[in-house]
Amino acid sequence: MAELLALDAVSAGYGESTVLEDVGFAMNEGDSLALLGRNGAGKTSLLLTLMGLTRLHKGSIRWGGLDLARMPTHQRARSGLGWVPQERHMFPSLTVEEHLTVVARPGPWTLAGIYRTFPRLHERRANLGNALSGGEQQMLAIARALMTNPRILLLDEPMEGLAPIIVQELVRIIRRLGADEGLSVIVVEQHARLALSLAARAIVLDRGRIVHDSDSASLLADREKLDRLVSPA
Ligand SMILES: Nc1ncnc2c1ncn2[C@@H]1O[C@H](COP(=O)(O)OP(=O)(O)OP(=O)(O)O)[C@@H](O)[C@H]1O
Repeated sequence: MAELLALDAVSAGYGESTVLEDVGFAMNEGDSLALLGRNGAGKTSLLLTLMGLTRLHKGSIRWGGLDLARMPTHQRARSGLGWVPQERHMFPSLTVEEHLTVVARPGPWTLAGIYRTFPRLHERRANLGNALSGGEQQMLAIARALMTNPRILLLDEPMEGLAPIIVQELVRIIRRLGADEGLSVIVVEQHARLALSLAARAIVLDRGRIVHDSDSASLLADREKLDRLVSPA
């Protein structure tokens, strides 16, 4: 499989302050990664760094063979980084279908495919963004990213605040995107066990540094280690 993304000795932060230190990992096409760590560990900042929304102090980020640091944010999205931010950013005056069609880019994901994957969005296709439940908004946020036909999906705490039944549905969908569709995914998640069930590989951040990098199954099997790495300090 071809290399998709490679971070090398990345230090980044906000202005002069450094939040990520010496972060390095690589992913191939089709790889899935769970990004774990306590509150404030730097998980969201890592996704923001990929999107060009932090200051890169040191290191390099290679994206499909290109130097990502040279790319402005809007170009990063167009080049295949499918970012689903924590805040979801729905437009109150657009319908579900309009949210999807305005961002559509050519590729395997079409409106019909999205509606097959998210039947609930098909039912709600004429509803306005502000008339959706939290779960429906999250589905729309993911679906909207898929409509850009990304090479990687960056999910920031997709399950946060959602009812268990919606979480179950999203888990099924995210697993399918990774395992069946072969889409590369990075998922940031507070609930470590849930995240480990979504991705083949796990990286744990602590105070901006990588403190663990392994396959998800072995971390899931080592309960003591997992608790030590991710439970509140
Ligand atoms: N816009 C910002 N300006 C300055 N510092 C920030 C900013 N956003 C985050 N930080 C700091 O960066 C550090 C990492 O935060 P980040 O949100 O990346 O962590 P996280 O692991 O995603 O945590 P959480 O699970 O709470 O979202 C924290 O110390 C936070 O206070």
